[in-house]
Amino acid sequence: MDLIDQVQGFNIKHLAPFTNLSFSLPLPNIVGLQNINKQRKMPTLSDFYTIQDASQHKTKEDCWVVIDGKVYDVTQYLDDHPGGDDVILAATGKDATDDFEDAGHSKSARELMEQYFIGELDTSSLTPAEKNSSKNSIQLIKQYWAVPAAVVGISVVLGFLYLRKK
Ligand code: HEM
Repeated sequence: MDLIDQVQGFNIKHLAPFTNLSFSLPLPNIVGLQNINKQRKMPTLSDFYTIQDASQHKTKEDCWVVIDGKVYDVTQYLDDHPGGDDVILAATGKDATDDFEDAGHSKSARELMEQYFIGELDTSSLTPAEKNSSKNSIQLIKQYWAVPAAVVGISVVLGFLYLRKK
């Protein structure tokens, strides 16, 4: 019996030596004690997993993916994934950031994935090359978004000038 149980219910059997009675008297929940009970099971800090830990979970019955430094348990989502379970299973046991980004996931997909978040990736388990690979792809997108934008802009201007000449 722990503290919460002791406060929430008074068991009259503790008086048995004096009364010969033994039954429980439930007391009302005092100032949300049940909530405290639930909260204390929640971790206050993120759990950390190495890439090796994540690699232990690569089956349809137990499937974790590592995306952008975060670990997700997507077992319950596999059957609902619009891209199919096979693509997710193929992205297990490694940093799946690039695969995830290459699929061009929407904002709603990114919001949805948060409910499968179970912890952070312990980056000390990665080799320097692995540490850089996902950062590089994000940095590349951030740095070079202007190139396709410029090509489209110049094409529009040239097209406009061409049409005006005609
Ligand atoms: C928590 C993890 C994931 C969630 C919540 C998720 C969610 C989604 C959602 C909602 C879509 C529909 C399109 C959209 O809204 O963007 C989608 C499409 C897709 N996903 Fe994921 N996804 C996850 C992980 C992955 C991973 C690891 C891969 C690996 C390659 C992947 C590959 C794809 C592909 C290829 C599609 C395109 C399907 C199509 O358009 O035919 N997803 N995903």
